Amino acid sequence: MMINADQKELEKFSQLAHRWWDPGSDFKPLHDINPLRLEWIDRHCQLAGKSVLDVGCGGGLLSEAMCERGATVTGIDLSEKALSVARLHLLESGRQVDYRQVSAEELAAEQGSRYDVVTCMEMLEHVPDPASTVAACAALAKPGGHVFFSTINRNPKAYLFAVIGAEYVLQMLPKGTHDYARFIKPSELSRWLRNVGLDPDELRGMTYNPFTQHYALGHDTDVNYLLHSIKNV
Ligand SMILES: C[S@@+](CC[C@H](N)C(=O)[O-])C[C@H]1O[C@@H](n2cnc3c(N)ncnc32)[C@H](O)[C@@H]1O
Repeated sequence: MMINADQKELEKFSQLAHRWWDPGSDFKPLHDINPLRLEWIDRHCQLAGKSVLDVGCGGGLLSEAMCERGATVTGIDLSEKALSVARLHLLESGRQVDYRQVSAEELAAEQGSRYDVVTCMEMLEHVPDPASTVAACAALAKPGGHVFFSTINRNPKAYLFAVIGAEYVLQMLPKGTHDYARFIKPSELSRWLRNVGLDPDELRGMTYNPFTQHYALGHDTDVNYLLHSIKNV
């Protein structure tokens, strides 16, 4: 199977991985949004007791938070370094997450539909064929299961905020973190979802206020957004 991954993207994350759990590092935005997205996910699917797959889990910020809510979590990523950091952090936190280095497509071929919940956050904008990742996430969810995505919209405002603002002006992210051509419109993502039997349910925007340095969920989906969907029965 051809692996749907961009080695340069994986290398970028591997080089930074040792600082994944440092809230003052390049991963600060992920630390800051973690409580917001966790609440939103939990509200939709009640994590306690659920089997969850976290696709593109990185160092495990969301995987561990979902475990803390009582879910049985498997985290997958293709960055060996990110997974090593994720595994090491379990020693510190005492939580349990099963981390594996495998692509969503390979896991779907191996396991089929066995998860109550699949999360794929801030990952689609880093892969060459995001529709293929979406299809694999759909295949991995049980019928009636919940599938969550978050990514970045594609329009001039998103370019201004997510690339120029975050990488160059505020320097919240290293330059080159995001490639505008890989940003995804909510309409495109919704179409990919429907094509593989996922029903888009709730679309939420995530905004950052540089003055208060706070993130919030709301109606403005122009830059960052999250999409909840349910797999057809
Ligand atoms: C911005 S990080 C997001 C991490 C995590 N999902 C979160 O939101 O906290 C993107 C992650 O996607 C991973 N990634 C990129 N391409 C991938 C692929 N083809 N398969 C699996 N993971 C991938 C990277 O290694 C990195 O850990």
